[in-house]
Amino acid sequence: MENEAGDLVIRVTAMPTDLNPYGGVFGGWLMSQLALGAASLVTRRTGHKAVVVGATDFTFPGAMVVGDELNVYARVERTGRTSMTVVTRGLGRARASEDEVEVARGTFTFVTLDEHDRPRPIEEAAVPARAKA
Ligand SMILES: CCCCCCCCCCCCCCCC(=O)SCCNC(=O)CCNC(=O)[C@H](O)C(C)(C)COP(=O)(O)OP(=O)(O)OC[C@H]1O[C@@H](n2cnc3c(N)ncnc32)[C@H](O)[C@@H]1OP(=O)(O)O
Repeated sequence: MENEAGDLVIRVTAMPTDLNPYGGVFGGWLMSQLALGAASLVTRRTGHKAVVVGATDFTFPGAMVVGDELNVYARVERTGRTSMTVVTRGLGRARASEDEVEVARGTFTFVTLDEHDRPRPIEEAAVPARAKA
């Protein structure tokens, strides 16, 4: 599924193990869900192992509670020689509602690796036209 925020890459329900000491949803869990979603998009686009080399611009404009559903969207913003930068957004949906609110945002840069775990050039076919550097 794709919208202006990109592809829907993860849909997951916040469980009691995903909470912070105050009882809300843990920001670290949100960050890791964004990262997993970005990683999934990069590997699907390139067909290769990809590791995260940079993560920036995290914001948490809204809160989630246990039982809410997190929907992570990811969009390729830039493609370099061996790296790909992905913008992610996390939208929370209360369990008994259709309304979504933005709860997290972050940008990740991944490097694709070859069989020796060295940076591997990204093939032209993997690059969406609007994301060329
Ligand atoms: C509270 C808890 C919350 C947790 C919330 C977060 C969770 C987040 C987990 C992620 C989960 C999903 C991801 C699963 C996969 C792993 O888990 S990956 C594990 C963690 N990452 C790693 O182990 C990577 C370790 N780094 C390395 O091995 C080396 O740096 C690399 C990636 C092989 C690159 O080597 P290098 O010698 O620096 O290569 P070099 O040719 O100089 O640069 C390669 C490219 O990287 C770019 N680059 C290098 N450094 C940077 C940088 N700092 N920024 C941007 N681009 C850079 C270069 O510009 C270049 O790009 P291109 O111009 O070729 O496009």
